[in-house]
Amino acid sequence: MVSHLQRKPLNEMRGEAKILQEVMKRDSRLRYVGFRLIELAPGASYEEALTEDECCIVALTGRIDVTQGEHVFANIGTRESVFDRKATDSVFVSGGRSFKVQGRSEAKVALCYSPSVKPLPTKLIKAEDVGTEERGKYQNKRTVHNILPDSDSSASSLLVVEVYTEGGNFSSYPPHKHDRDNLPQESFLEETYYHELDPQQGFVFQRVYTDDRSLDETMAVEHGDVVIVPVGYHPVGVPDGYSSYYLNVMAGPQRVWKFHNDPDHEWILNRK
Ligand SMILES: O=C(O)C[C@@H](O)[C@H](O)C(=O)CO
Repeated sequence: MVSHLQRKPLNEMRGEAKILQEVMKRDSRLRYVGFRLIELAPGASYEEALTEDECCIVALTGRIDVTQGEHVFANIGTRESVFDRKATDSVFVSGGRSFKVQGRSEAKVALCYSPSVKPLPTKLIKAEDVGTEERGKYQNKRTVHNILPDSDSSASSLLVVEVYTEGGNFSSYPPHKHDRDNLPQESFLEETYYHELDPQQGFVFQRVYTDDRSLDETMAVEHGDVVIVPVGYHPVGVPDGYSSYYLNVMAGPQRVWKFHNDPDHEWILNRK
């Protein structure tokens, strides 16, 4: 049985766009984060009028044109597959504005939403400006692309990162959480995980659990699934032979990523 925290691909046509995933606040227990994944054929378009949310449009694969008012970002996107392992282009749009995305090639586009706290300029986040970080050691190695980290004030509440984890490794590990609005110790941030696998028949394990185990779900997550992390620790384990990619969207009352490691497993970080 699929967990209430796990969403399988939808594959629903809406106008010219295929909706692959849709986790909106109205149909989940999330209050801050929304996520939609669309697929566009060459020439097909998707339009949206934002109201209360801001949006980061991530050209996950393929090439697209993004238009917002007088801004036209033509032919953006850098990769055929997320497993090209290079950073990609994105566009940030504040709440209250409308945008259009048009496929130049076949394209997969992630739309990452969170509350628009204040109006900010529409901005192209170029692939070359996306910081890449290598984290961890032993079987805890992963590569992170910081598309909208908290050090970048282009957004008012939205945080977006991509993470690559090779087979046999764990990421979002040692397990950490960010579910208490108690800065400077910890921030409250909801999170979604959009997962891809290479090769596609693979799977990863993701556990979402709280200290008191009132929430404790361990999921076998497949290519194209979304995992919702309303609260709790949320580690990911990748079986040997497969590579994992995920896109994280995070948001909460304050735009700060301050996590708290599970004290039982924090020793992992202190190995020589
Ligand atoms: O470092 C990692 O393994 C990635 C995680 O930090 C992931 O982005 C996350 O859990 C954010 O809270």
